[in-house]
Amino acid sequence: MSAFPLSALSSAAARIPPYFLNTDHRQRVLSQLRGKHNGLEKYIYLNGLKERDPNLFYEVLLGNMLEVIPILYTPTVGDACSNYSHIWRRPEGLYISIEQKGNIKQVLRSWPSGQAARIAVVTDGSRILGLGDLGANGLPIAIGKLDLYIGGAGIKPSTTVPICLDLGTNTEKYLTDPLYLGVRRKRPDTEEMDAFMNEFMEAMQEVFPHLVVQFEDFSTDNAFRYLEMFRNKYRVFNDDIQGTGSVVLSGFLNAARLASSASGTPLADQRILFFGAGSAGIGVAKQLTSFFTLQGLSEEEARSRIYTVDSKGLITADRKGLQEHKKYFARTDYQGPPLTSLIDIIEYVKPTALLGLSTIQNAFTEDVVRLMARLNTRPIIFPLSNPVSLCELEYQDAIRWTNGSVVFASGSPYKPVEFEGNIYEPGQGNNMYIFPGIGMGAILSKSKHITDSMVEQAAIALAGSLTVEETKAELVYPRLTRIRDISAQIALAVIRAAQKDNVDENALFRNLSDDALLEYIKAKQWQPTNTNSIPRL
Ligand SMILES: NC(=O)C1=CN([C@@H]2O[C@H](COP(=O)(O)OP(=O)(O)OC[C@H]3O[C@@H](n4cnc5c(N)ncnc54)[C@H](O)[C@@H]3O)[C@@H](O)[C@H]2O)C=CC1
Ligand SMILES: CC(=O)C(=O)O
Ligand SMILES: [Mg+2]
Repeated sequence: MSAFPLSALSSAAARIPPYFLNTDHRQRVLSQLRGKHNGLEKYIYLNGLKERDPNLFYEVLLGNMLEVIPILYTPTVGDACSNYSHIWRRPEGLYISIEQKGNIKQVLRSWPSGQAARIAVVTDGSRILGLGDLGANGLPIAIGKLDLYIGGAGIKPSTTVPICLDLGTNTEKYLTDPLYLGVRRKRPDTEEMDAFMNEFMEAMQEVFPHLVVQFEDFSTDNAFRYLEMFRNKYRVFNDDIQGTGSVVLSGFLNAARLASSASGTPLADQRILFFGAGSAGIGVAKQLTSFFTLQGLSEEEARSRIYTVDSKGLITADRKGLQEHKKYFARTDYQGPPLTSLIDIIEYVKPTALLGLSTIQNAFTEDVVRLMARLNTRPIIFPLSNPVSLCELEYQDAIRWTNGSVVFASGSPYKPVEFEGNIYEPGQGNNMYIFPGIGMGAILSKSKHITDSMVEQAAIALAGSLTVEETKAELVYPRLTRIRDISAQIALAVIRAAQKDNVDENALFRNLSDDALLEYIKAKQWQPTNTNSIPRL
């Protein structure tokens, strides 16, 4: 190998070591990344790389998804958010503060992409993963989700808009932290927040007319509230309610198929116990119910398959002061004293599936897991809370306590586990499999809204995307390395659903066959191209 001809470079390049440009820069990035032994340090390094050399950053992301996604996204993004005020280096997203009310349009206009913007992830930082109210520290979750749009669906980076609404925080330690980045005030009441959100959404529509808006990590009541307020007015969806509903329906369909081939229990006879009844738990329960009705069950029959549990135990209709979003699934058929222990609830419900969206680490104890295994030949257990430090059950415990019979998916990633000579591979039931495809389908079809059927078809497409090898390996989700291909398949299903619902505004696609449309979608996927003559690591 000869040295790179220096004559081809600018004079500044003379300071570049002679063989540097002949070496593999992606390998160098990985080596520097692996040299850091702390997740947050890795995050800071990658974040800096994105600023210095975005193409190299995305090349590394695309070529090393299994290693890089857990740093940019859950679990490490949780640490990045918690510490954001202290690790902040440079502007990398749009902040809109409650103090700017009345001038939101002007703030949005300061973002460079304007008419070219296609997808925004918007958080108000009030419920970041399971970590609670992080206020203005929530921006990295929007950035991480958008990196998955770019890496996972091939959305062009310059068309993405990460937004953190800085509405104050009720977390005292941030308000007294001198380095805290946000406004020093408590969160607004509903009236003040509604006025802010109405102005914000109207301004978004005007400044970014082609934008799909993804609401992310709003606290429970506001998550439901703003989805209902805006879903028929703008092109908006809530990732925690709808994206999670869709991804868990998908994994559940594959899990129920596996469980049913062992036990013979048909899909319609599944009993699903939700541990955690917030925006994600109820979002998933609604998605499953809606799917069951498509399978021929009446709404009442479908609803009867669902049991929900919150911090006070099994949710029953006779409980006083029940929050609005918990009422639909509250049981009317249980008359005894309140059931508060998970073991007692499982003994009563005899669930075929146990889903955790509670933020309670290790809530699925050995007793709970062994009981599920006693009740089911193949118990379906999905501990879905993020980040990994809040997960209800570790994968190796799940395998050990069920002698390998568990059908498992967690919200954050776990590594494969060896048990009694066999290797077991976990699923990752995370909305990251779904939102890139939903967003891409909505962008390309120019859909006016994001309908229930678009979300449901996304789930069915994901469930059907397993390869023969993945099915044989008993996976419930496809391998993450295939996410671009999978996102294209999901986008196709989303576009077709938009057409059926007559919300699409790209008439061109109606005349294309599925094969031709899939090819078009894939051709639209952005690829990093190296433009820097000297890589900047
Ligand atoms: N895997 C995925 O794709 C997703 C995972 N999540 C995760 O789900 C978790 C919950 O998110 P949200 O529903 O939005 O939060 P949330 O705050 O709306 O809901 C939490 C629920 O857990 C219940 N809970 C709290 N302590 C409990 C206890 N000791 N026993 C039983 N239930 C208890 C609460 O009553 C509430 O119903 C978070 O960790 C989040 O990261 C959320 C969205 C997507
Ligand atoms: C994955 C996700 O959206 C959450 O944990 O909130
Ligand atoms: Mg979320």
